[in-house]
Amino acid sequence: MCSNKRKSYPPTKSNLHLFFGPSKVKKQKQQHDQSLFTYPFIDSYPSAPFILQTNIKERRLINDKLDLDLIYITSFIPSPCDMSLYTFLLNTLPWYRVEYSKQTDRLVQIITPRYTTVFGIDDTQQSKDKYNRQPREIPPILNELKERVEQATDVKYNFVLVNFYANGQDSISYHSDDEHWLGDQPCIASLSLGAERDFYMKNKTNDNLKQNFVLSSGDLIVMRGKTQHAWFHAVPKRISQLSGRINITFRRAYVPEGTNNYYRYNVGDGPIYRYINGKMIKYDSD
Ligand SMILES: O=C(O)CCC(=O)C(=O)O
Ligand SMILES: [Fe+2]
Repeated sequence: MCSNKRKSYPPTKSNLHLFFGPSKVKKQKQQHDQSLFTYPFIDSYPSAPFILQTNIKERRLINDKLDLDLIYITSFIPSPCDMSLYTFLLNTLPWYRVEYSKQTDRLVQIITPRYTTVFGIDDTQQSKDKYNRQPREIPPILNELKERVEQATDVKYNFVLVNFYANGQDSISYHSDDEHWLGDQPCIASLSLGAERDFYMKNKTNDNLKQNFVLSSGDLIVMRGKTQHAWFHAVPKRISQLSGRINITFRRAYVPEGTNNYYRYNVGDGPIYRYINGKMIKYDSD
């Protein structure tokens, strides 16, 4: 069971100092230095007001299609712990809505259709000034979760990438996570919390080869082996879905380029958002 331990939760604008430390919040406001403001170094995360529960009773291997290699663990985070974790992460993490331009046959402006945030550092552990953007330590609850996922999957991770789909309008289009900094056969463990969403997979060379899931809160899906090289995955828009969903992927990056890329596309250089009193607000907007 998840037991409540703290009273000062969730954070409101007036109690944010309890979560991020008085000096940090004040410093950001006083300095108004844009780079610090949009990219705060939060070094005091609150402790979670519940005990993290995990279970691997329902573990299914899915490897009956060409180059597909999945582990599907339903209710890895059992109820009601799944929703305690969802609420805690939503209320305490810094979020971003990253914009960037992409050169195809013309320059296209992309607004990422979901909120994102990322923690972790590649194996090379360079000094922080060697990175384009300084990597951030994994918050304690995500670190605890990472350790549980490592035990369940027998793989070590060093990045925790978090997506927040505010409702069914938010999405991620077909892609594969097969960048070279993830190694030859990346193992990516992906945890769902909150609203149910479709998770579509299709083979890269044969569009008719598909594997679709409806991911529920607490489910863990692990993509490994040749999956990233041979398959795309997506969470399509579902306009009828009005509630939010958090997805957490655990990955291992081997070179600094991974760190730079993750921070560029999941933190970016726009404003920070925080979820306060049930609303996502631009934290610099007052
Ligand atoms: O939200 C999900 O289930 C998938 C997220 C994903 O594919 C990614 O972040 O690369
Ligand atoms: Fe992905």
